[in-house]
Amino acid sequence: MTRWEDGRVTTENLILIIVAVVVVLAIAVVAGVVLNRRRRISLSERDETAGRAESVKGGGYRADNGISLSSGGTTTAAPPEHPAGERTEVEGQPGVGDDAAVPRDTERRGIVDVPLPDGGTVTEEPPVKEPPVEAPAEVPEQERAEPVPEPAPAVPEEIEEIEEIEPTSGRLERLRGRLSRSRSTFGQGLLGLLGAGDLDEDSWEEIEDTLLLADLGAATTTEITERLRTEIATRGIRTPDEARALLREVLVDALGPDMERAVRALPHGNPADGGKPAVVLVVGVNGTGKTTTTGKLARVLVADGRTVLLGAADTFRAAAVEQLATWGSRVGAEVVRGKEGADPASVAFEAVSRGSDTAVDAVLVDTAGRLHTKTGLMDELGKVKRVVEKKAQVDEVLLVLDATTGQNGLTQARVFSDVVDVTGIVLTKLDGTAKGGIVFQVQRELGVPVKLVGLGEGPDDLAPFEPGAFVDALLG
Ligand SMILES: Nc1nc2c(ncn2[C@@H]2O[C@H](COP(=O)(O)OP(=O)(O)OP(=O)(O)O)[C@@H](O)[C@H]2O)c(=O)[nH]1
Repeated sequence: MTRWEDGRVTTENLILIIVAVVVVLAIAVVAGVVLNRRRRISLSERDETAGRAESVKGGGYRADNGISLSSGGTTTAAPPEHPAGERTEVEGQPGVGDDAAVPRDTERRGIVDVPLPDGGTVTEEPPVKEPPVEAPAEVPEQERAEPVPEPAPAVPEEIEEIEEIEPTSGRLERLRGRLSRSRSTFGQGLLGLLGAGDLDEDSWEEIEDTLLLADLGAATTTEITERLRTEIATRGIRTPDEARALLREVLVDALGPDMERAVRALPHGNPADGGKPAVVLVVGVNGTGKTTTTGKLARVLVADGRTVLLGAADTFRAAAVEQLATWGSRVGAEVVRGKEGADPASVAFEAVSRGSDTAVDAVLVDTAGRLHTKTGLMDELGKVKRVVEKKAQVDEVLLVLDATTGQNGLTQARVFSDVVDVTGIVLTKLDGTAKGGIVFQVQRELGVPVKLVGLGEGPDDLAPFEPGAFVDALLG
């Protein structure tokens, strides 16, 4: 019971007041943390290991507009259904078994076919021996079915001084200016038209044209335009501010704000206690920014206190391997590499083996990106995945697409997604295009979320894709 004596607070009252203040403060802190979490690149782990990872690694990134990381396995959403039926611009585009479009870098690289050098072999089927095979070279002769070269030796790169890495939190906001080209043609164009009010048929046509020009594709354009028409009529939108709010809402909805965008790059259990590292394959046509993205992602992980091993399985160009080695040395990550022309599958396998042996948290494999023919790509990527899966589960297949290539990028996306189960898209060079709308189309076509966006050549110019922040950046 509380009492006041001589106008002074009794001990009981004092305690009650202190308890009340503590409760209010606790609520404020929890609310602050929750709000903050919504605005960062999120790194999370699968449910049963989440707590452990936090305590073991004490990572600095915790979701919230940061690059969200998760572990493969239980939290993995069902494999995306590729909504082929919804494809709108399929005419003249390749289907399964067709040749893919010749990539823009084909001539530069002059790659037509890549003969595998002689050397060791690795079996197609998982070895029957227990424990599982440790390296391709140890597979008995009679079990070998698919010829691959000598396993690539693990080459610890000379570790330079590890660079400071920019926090992933709030990167999309920090880099929003990089979307200025898309903003002026797409965002400002639409706002100008919608904000003017009294939209006649010509205005609606202009709106459609603006959306199409920004590479949203016919289906998304129609959907967005129709929704805008309906909502403007039913809600009685009158002012530019109302129009802007509506446009934001419609665009964000079209970007599937509920899609799972965490990058599955966290380990299965604690690698130090026998847990398996996460395995991320980075695929895409050469020149799209695969190697750069692999390096940038390694930085995100290292900044989060994770250990990373890089597999330089893009062996068709020595410079690409060197490039990855440089990224590795800058963050103190070991790099497993093969000789130029080595079998990418062998290098990938060795990288994953080495990563398991050294108990790293994640193995990021930069794969070869030939897209000369569909068959060649299938053979190569399929083999990389099969061989890696002898050793560990592939948690994430990130398809890197160059946003500046427009429809060509979409063609590539279709081919890759037919060949491997793409689990996430990285759209690079969004800083160099006015066609940021490609994000809408790529997601719609593939049914796979854009997880990351490349907004520059700088080492930390990789941001999580977050629909709300992206649309805000477009609308300025
Ligand atoms: N402006 C801009 N440039 C980028 C971005 N991502 C990558 N690049 C540049 O694109 C070029 C190709 O990137 P790479 O990482 O070498 O591409 P790749 O797909 O690995 O191709 P290869 O290394 O040739 O196998 C490089 O000059 C990168 O700096 C981005 O988000 N924005």
